[in-house]
Amino acid sequence: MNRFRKIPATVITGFLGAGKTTLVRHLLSQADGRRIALIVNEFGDVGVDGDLLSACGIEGCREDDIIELANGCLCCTVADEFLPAMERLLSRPLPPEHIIIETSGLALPKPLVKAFDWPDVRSKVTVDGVVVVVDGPAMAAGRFESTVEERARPDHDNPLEEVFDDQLACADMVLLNKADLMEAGQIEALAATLKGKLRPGVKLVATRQGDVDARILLGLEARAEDDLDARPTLHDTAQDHNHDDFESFAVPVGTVGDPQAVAGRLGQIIARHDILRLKGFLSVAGKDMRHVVQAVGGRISGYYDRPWKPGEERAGQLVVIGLKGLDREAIRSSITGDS
Ligand SMILES: Nc1nc2c(ncn2[C@@H]2O[C@H](COP(=O)(O)OP(=O)(O)OP(=O)(O)O)[C@@H](O)[C@H]2O)c(=O)[nH]1
Repeated sequence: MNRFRKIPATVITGFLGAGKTTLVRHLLSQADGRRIALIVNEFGDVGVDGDLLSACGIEGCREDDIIELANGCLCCTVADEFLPAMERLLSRPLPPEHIIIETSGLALPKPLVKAFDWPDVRSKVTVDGVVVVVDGPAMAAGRFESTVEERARPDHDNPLEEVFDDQLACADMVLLNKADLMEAGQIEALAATLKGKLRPGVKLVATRQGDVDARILLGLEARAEDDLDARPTLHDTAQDHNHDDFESFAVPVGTVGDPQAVAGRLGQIIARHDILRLKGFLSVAGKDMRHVVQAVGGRISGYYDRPWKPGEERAGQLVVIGLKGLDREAIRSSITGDS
């Protein structure tokens, strides 16, 4: 590699559960020997995505190359967490050839891209592109839109809509994901609405499981740090960004007998409490494999991802994310079956 060439960095953002980690996994599977480092950020204080990625078993995806920044939102912890992580990566004897940053679903990309303007970073790294993953079915269900009645209220403020629109305003490429769950006409209609929210020239493609060619997605050459002014958003700095609208907590879960039964129960709990995202791991009686639980709104899936490691505590744990005001006790006791 030319040592005078800046290292490209790709920021992958998109609302909770849109498919960011799935996309990252897909990109890593196409790394072709390229040294790709990953910075993964989560809103909750328990890192699930980094753990899932390090267990992905993809050749060339080394645990060392994954830096997990849990407990907060990258856009709000730029100086304390993100820049030191970047410095660690850049000072390696063999620095990465590409850096992928997966933000939390609630992060605003613009304050993060601004961090690439810091002299130490700017001289070595460029933002190749900001990629926004959109959860097509959630958008079709109106998840990111206020109703007419809501808009009519003077104090109207819809945190989901604001995060969604700010992410799109900063995009260089948008993936309209979960195309497998939508009709062709629906995809066209959503694409038309999305185009109205994007800067001219931004690429938009419909995807399933983030199935996009890494040569395109990791080669946008946008130099986003140079044209931040062309990306006007509602919240330009992390200080403007009110994470108080959302909350997250983790629920420890004892060994379960039947993960399907747990999933059925979770479906009811998610609907009752309007939980936006729930994910984590379960220990299942009589199984040596760890069981992953993924829920985005009411859509729940589960699978065994890897054997429990020798000496690893077989501890089940689920992370719950929703709008502020979740009834933590009720959710906790319904999940653990204490109610
Ligand atoms: N049907 C379908 N499911 C998908 C697709 N992409 C992702 N998923 C599923 O959606 C769920 C969430 O995917 P993730 O990749 O973890 O989403 P994320 O954006 O990283 O989630 P957070 O980091 O928690 O915000 C998982 O169960 C995925 O398997 C898709 O194209 N189609």
